[in-house]
Amino acid sequence: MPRKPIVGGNWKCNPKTLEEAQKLIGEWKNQVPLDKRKIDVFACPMMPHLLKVKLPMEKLGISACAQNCSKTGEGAFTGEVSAAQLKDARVQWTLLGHSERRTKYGETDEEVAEKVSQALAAGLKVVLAIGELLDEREASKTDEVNERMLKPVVAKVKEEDWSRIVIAYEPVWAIGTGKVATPEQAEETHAAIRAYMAKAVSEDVAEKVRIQYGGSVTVDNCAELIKKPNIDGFLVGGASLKASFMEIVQKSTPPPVLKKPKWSKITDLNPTTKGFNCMLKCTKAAAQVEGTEGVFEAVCGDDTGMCTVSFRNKDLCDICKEGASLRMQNAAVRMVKGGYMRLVVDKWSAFKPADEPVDFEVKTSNDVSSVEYELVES
Ligand SMILES: O=C(CO)COP(=O)(O)O
Repeated sequence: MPRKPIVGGNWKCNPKTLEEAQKLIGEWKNQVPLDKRKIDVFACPMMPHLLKVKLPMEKLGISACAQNCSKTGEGAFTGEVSAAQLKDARVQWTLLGHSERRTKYGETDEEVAEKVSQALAAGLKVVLAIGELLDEREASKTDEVNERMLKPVVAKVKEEDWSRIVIAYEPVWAIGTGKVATPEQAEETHAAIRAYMAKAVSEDVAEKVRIQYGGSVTVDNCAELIKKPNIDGFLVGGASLKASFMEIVQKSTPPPVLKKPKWSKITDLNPTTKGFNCMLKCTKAAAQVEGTEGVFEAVCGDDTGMCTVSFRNKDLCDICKEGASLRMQNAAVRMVKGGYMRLVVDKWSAFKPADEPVDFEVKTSNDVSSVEYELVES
């Protein structure tokens, strides 16, 4: 099973006003809607904004994510927000272990692991950020640092709870610097993280855990990065404060899988046929049905039989001329008065000239539209 991509926007301590935060969500709303079946998206506004923009964000299919939570529960802990309080505020996700928390506020690997444990116990989902400093990369210690950060988390988390954790690999030298890791550098490190997870937890968790890349991700570099097999999405900082964040989401969404149409024959038609695809030749040109306001009918067939085709789109009369080769997709049978079949072309169907003339003679002796169907109680 391929992993579902996940893209998050970490707004950090931005923007300055609630109005700006709301405006940004409004700008996202004007972009192409995201397809929740194919991609998970979250955003992390700072706490007072989070609770205000949560609902408008959720309406767009974007989950609310906190930027941090406490390693302790409720009580005399001034300045802290507990995991259970986040959950109670209907926040589903929290980011933990961001490098700015580790380097600027002195969070240790063990404290981050304790926070992960608290968050999971409260029923939250976690984005766990890890990543090396520039001098650690230069000393070839990238994998060692990532393992060091993961180890205390692995020790605290039950195997089944890894389904609620996303790992965000964010090399510190790439954060806010405009110096993005190359797709090869990121892929190599993601693969190493996965290999460590296989060894330290299980093959199954390693295969399923999603690993985001973060650090100077933009609209321009995300498409190349997402092509790599071990990169499952992004944690975006600066570029998530722009309307174009939604373009990053779009570019990270898997393209639609185009199914080959199944081609059928006129003899396959029955009163319940839907999604009918067929190559046809027109034997009687389209004309308006007398007594109707804009219903047109033509007769078309193949080498197995013919059927009356019905549509409301007048433009189709131009292609539906006697002898024309036609390609019909996603048509459906509708029964008309008296129990006769019509092949209906509507807004969900395609009815176009065939790329090449069809090479059959229409079997005019089998007019399936002249067969009377009776409603039989079963
Ligand atoms: O820290 C980051 C996301 O958590 C990355 O920030 P930038 O995308 O601004 O480099």
